[in-house]
Amino acid sequence: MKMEKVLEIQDLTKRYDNFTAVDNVSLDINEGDLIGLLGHNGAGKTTLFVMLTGLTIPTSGSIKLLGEDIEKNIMMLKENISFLPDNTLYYENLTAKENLEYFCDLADADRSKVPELLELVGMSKWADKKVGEFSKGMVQRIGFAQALVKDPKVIFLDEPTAGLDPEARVEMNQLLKKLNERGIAIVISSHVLSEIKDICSKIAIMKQGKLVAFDTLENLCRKENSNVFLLETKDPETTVEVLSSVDSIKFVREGNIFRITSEEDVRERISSELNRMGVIILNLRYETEDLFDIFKKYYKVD
Ligand SMILES: Nc1ncnc2c1ncn2[C@@H]1O[C@H](COP(=O)(O)OP(=O)(O)OP(=O)(O)O)[C@@H](O)[C@H]1O
Repeated sequence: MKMEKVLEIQDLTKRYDNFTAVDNVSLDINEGDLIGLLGHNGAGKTTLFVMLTGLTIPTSGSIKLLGEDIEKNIMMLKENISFLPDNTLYYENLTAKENLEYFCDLADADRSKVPELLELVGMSKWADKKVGEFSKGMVQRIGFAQALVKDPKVIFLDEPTAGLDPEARVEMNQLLKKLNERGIAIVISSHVLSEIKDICSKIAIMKQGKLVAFDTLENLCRKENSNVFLLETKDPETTVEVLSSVDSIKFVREGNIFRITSEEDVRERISSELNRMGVIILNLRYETEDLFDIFKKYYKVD
């Protein structure tokens, strides 16, 4: 399925006096993307988010939303993109429902969508409870509902799981996936690499304002110059037969895992051969390195 480009960001720069917080960043965000944005403190992640949500004007560069240059129409960003900062405050004396109704009014959205939003984030039961009584995880769910008030095309989330207990983190990540499955592009900044690895399909790394890496998790973590594929199937015996019949590959069996070496990407060929023989594939991917090691590579002392 072809994914539509939602945001096209070209050479985006933000300077504060002589300091460059975001330095010539270019990237595309497509419908359905779930992107993890990594970078040390001060790398420029939040500054990038606030530019892309129309909260601050870039010093230079361009942003296109759904193919349209937003330079003369910053409102278009505000209407279509949501930003959930890491410290959103709500009216503690108002209920969950009342807070969301207030945000609907601010966004000029219909209040009648509030019950559906509360349902979506699993907060219907607490609709009439005051936000001041909520745990951090519950407040974060309200944050999600708030981000959805205006039917956004993209949601930027600044460290959405910071300060949450492990259970609330898991729930939050499930919620992120659920929203993403509806086609909403999501970009999350986080310092928790294991979480990013579990939920994101693309990874962006920022360092000193620059975007130093942006790729799919698989490509980014693919071992440099590696042409090794790892295959696991439900029927290793038939797999040996199938692999022996495919030319231009070498393989070794290590228990139930096959390490296949080939000059080309042979995944499609191998999977169609295995399918033909009725062998169920459990996993077939490039041999990869850990995201933590990749991150360390970009952040090595220069
Ligand atoms: N309004 C501002 N005026 C001056 N400098 C700023 C301003 N906003 C951000 N900066 C600087 O820009 C740099 C990038 O900040 P930013 O908040 O974007 O980083 P970050 O990657 O989000 O960091 P963190 O992970 O700590 O949230 C920092 O050095 C920060 O001090």
